[in-house]
Amino acid sequence: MVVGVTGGIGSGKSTVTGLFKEMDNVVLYIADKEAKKLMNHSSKIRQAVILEFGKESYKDGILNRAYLSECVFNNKEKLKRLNAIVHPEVHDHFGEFLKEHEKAIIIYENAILFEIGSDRFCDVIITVFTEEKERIRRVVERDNTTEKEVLDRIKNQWKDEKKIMLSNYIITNNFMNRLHSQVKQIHNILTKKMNYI
Ligand SMILES: CC(C)(COP(=O)(O)OP(=O)(O)OC[C@H]1O[C@@H](n2cnc3c(N)ncnc32)[C@H](O)[C@@H]1O)[C@@H](O)C(=O)NCCC(=O)NCCS
Ligand SMILES: Nc1ncnc2c1ncn2[C@@H]1O[C@H](COP(=O)(O)OP(=O)(O)OP(=O)(O)O)[C@@H](O)[C@H]1O
Repeated sequence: MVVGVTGGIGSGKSTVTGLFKEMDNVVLYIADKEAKKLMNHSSKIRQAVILEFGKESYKDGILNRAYLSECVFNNKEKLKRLNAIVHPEVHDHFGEFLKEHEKAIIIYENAILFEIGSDRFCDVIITVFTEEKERIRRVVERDNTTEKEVLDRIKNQWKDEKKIMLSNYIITNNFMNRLHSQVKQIHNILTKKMNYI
């Protein structure tokens, strides 16, 4: 069973996913992390990225994230092109992962699940919700970045209302101490659903 976990930047997806990880029959697929690995190790992606964005895209052989962020998050057309290079490869990679974990609850964390059509892989979708102002505050603190940089990413993501309308479960992440019970409750339901698959 594929359970998509999505939500805007800084909403708490990784925190929620971390709680699921401790629960029975759960495996994780973190799309962001796998995308980065592929961008560093797939020669097909590397060549396409360099062709599109130049040699500066890699520094000492490693993906130059700061440079690429600068290129894409203020230019929708360029972001579209980067997405078109990276996402088909991530989707293929995820397809292989699925085959290996057919009997598990697969927690599939993806910040832009709906935006790139990855919701089509999911049996169930959870949106993690936190007010935008609080998300900005948390990310600025976590990444030692600026409000503008966070807003540049938010501009390229769907509004929460739209994601919520298309989700099966909403986790509200105002308080850390209220997260575990919400995650546990959903895990119990998913475990029951698994018995019917
Ligand atoms: C441009 C890159 C190199 C910047 O790396 P950086 O470490 O600064 O950011 P990171 O990847 O950790 O993303 C931080 C947050 O930005 C947002 N974000 C990332 N990629 C995108 C995107 N394509 N569209 C909208 N928001 C995005 C997400 O909320 C994410 O959690 C990187 O974001 C990237 O390669 N993106 C393309 C791959 C991708 O879409 N990954 C996300 C899901 S698979
Ligand atoms: N309820 C909470 N109260 C306070 N801080 C929180 C709460 N939940 C998460 N955080 C913190 O907020 C930051 C963002 O959380 P997290 O990394 O889980 O979000 P994310 O949605 O995975 O972010 P991104 O989209 O950037 O990958 C982290 O530093 C995390 O420790």
